[in-house]
Amino acid sequence: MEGSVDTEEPPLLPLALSSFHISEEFGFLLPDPLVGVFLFEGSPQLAGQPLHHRGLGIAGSAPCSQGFSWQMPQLSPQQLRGREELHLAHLVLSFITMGYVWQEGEEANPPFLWLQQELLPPSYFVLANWRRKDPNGPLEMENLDPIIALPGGESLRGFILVTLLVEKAAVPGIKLVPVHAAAHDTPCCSYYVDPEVFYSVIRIFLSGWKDNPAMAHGLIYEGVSPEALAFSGGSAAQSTVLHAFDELLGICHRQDSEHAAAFLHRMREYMPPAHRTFVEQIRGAVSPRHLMLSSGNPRLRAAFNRCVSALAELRSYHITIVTKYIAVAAAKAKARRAELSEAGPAVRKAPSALEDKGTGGSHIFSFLKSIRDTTREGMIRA
Ligand code: HEM
Repeated sequence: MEGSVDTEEPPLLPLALSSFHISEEFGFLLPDPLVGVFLFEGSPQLAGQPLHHRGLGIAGSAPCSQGFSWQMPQLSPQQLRGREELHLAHLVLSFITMGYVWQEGEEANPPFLWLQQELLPPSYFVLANWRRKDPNGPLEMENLDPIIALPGGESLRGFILVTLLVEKAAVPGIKLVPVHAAAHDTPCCSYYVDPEVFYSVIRIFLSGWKDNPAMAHGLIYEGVSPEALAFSGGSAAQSTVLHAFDELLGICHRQDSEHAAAFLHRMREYMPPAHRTFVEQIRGAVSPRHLMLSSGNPRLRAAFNRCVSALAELRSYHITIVTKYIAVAAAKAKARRAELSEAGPAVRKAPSALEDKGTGGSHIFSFLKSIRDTTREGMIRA
């Protein structure tokens, strides 16, 4: 894909992956993310300690408000060298922010946060949050760990790593090589993520402060803006992979009552900028759909339709996962709440503001079904 194509026709997507910070081997994942760096040299309390002692476990153990984040200095990206350090800094600050905001559950509403003066690049929750236990071992579940975690224990680990392995499995697709063999080996959330832990813990920490009734006014970032800012939470809708596949296959999502197309488009703002540019360039390139339509070749059409159908199936499968992890889990949580409230008012209220919404803030099922259906409509009839 990276080499030039010797032909009279305009080449199909002559995009050099490396110029979009995409790896031939790891796709959109950051190959070999940094695990530790002295980000906090300006702070006597934090400097000189391994990174994970400087706040990375904050939300898992003691509330941030009793420790680390109150001592946070203003950090400057000028101290950082290169993309890897910037990604790691962003990862650490994002986790600190999420931990700090949601540590008391969705009823917490902190008035302010200390953050660096500039807004940092988009979330690397998965892309830059992995390391091999054995540096020479394979990129497999057993040999991987997230660099940073929030509450959720093994389920959070499973959620991050399954998403990571899906990203990795999609690499042949980005290079326009058949993707099936890899996809079959990809682990599934059901084995690694407990629905109750996902629903009542992980989901809350991944939530943002846009379209979230628990923080309807957003968050004031001191030193950045006097106005409250609203950002969506972490969602795989921000993963570049499916956006790239949609553009490759010429799938146009509808601007329906759920504003599905607009929501997905907005999620692109949270991609690393080079990856977002990649998706935009695919859109502007000669698409396989266009080539297929102009060729009129039935075998090409069948191959194209198999790709579209596989993408629609993947989206249907994802809906069944979301049903299990949100709809069914929500019903169970509601029943439990009813039982507990009979036990008395002292019982802590389980999180409920995002019951029918995803962490990205979408109205889940109508949104997911809309994009699954438009994907199906992308099939080309004879
Ligand atoms: C416990 C497992 C999961 C749950 C509960 C879940 C939930 C959701 C929800 C609620 C949305 C709607 C957008 C939002 O508001 O956030 C969404 C979108 C999305 N999710 Fe997941 N998800 C899970 C796992 C995954 C995994 C492993 C992937 C693979 C990388 C993935 C890929 C996507 C994509 C690409 C979208 C955007 C919609 C699309 O293009 O089809 N999800 N997910």
